[in-house]
Amino acid sequence: MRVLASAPAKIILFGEHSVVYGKPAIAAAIDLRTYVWAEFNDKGAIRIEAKDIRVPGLTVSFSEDEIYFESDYGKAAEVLSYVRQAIELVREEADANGRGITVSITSQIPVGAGLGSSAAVAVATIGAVSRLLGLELSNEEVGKLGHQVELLVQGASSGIDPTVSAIGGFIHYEKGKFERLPFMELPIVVGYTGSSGSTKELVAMVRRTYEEMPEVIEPVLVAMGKIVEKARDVLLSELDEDVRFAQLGRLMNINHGLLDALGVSTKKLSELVYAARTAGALGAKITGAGGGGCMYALAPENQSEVATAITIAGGTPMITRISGEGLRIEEVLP
Ligand SMILES: Nc1ncnc2c1ncn2[C@@H]1O[C@H](COP(=O)(O)OP(=O)(O)O)[C@@H](O)[C@H]1O
Ligand SMILES: C[C@@](O)(CCOP(=O)(O)O)CC(=O)O
Ligand SMILES: [Mg+2]
Repeated sequence: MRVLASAPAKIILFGEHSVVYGKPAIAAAIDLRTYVWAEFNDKGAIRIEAKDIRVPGLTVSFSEDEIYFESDYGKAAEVLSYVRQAIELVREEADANGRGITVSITSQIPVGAGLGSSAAVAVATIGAVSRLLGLELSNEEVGKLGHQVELLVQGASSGIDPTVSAIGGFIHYEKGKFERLPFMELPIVVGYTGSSGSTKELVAMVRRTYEEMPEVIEPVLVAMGKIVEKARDVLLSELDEDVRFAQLGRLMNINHGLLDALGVSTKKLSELVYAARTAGALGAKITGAGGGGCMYALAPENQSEVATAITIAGGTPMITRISGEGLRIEEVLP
């Protein structure tokens, strides 16, 4: 039997980092996906073929306490830790420890770019392997297991990324609970710096600053939470669209300033943010963990001018659409 599952990337519209401290955040799935094939093998090992992660041609097998690398890249085990944890967790759920499973991954999502590649690969792997092992999990349950994978690998995770990747659409998220917001097309442009940041490291860096000076950082996190609540009110309001977009844009700019204050922006990210604003975007901010990766801009009138400004500033614009669909089982072959 072979199973193919896929799961989407996301953008965090408001509230990254502060969401790790129990504040709310708003995120949406987007139309870039990770695809995972799962099948049994008779070696009793976990075998992972990561076809297009930027460690080329990497294949690694784990069996008991032995690891077989079929390429000699030292960071391989670390890079594949989300996939390995996802498979181990599902095997445990299904009481199938020791069962040999091979997964093969292809992905459209840039890695370490703030678009939730870690959550998408975890969710798609859990989806494919759980179906292979005959577990009946709802997408919401898959999202919860995806959260556990992120916790195990990163040490800290709010769970917003695996939740939105599993269930799709547009959500308000707080402390493990989500509320679906009405689906809406937002006129956004994503700008990719071309460099990456590790969520694990950035979350740990913010934690160190928080522990060093909680009296300074806590009010920043509280303000970020207020931005999210205000943004939710604006999104759900009956105000004219142009008024709503203008308010959302201002909130994005404030949120960006606070993320910069936490130290997760980079020169390049801020250059793309300012280039987009100068070209007429109503607002622009980092999306995801930062340290490289992506920003996004709200540009109802001038998406193409903003995309050009991002290119001139040295970034890569990506026109993406919000995706209603979360985890999908694409194919089940005998
Ligand atoms: N296609 C993939 N195959 C295997 N692992 C992947 C894949 N895409 C992402 N990952 C895992 O996710 C990690 C990046 O996650 P993270 O630092 O949270 O950034 P982001 O989620 O913003 O892309 C990678 O280092 C790797 O471990
Ligand atoms: C920084 C954070 O808020 C979002 C991280 O998203 P990403 O891995 O950069 O796509 C962490 C989390 O919510 O667990
Ligand atoms: Mg991630």
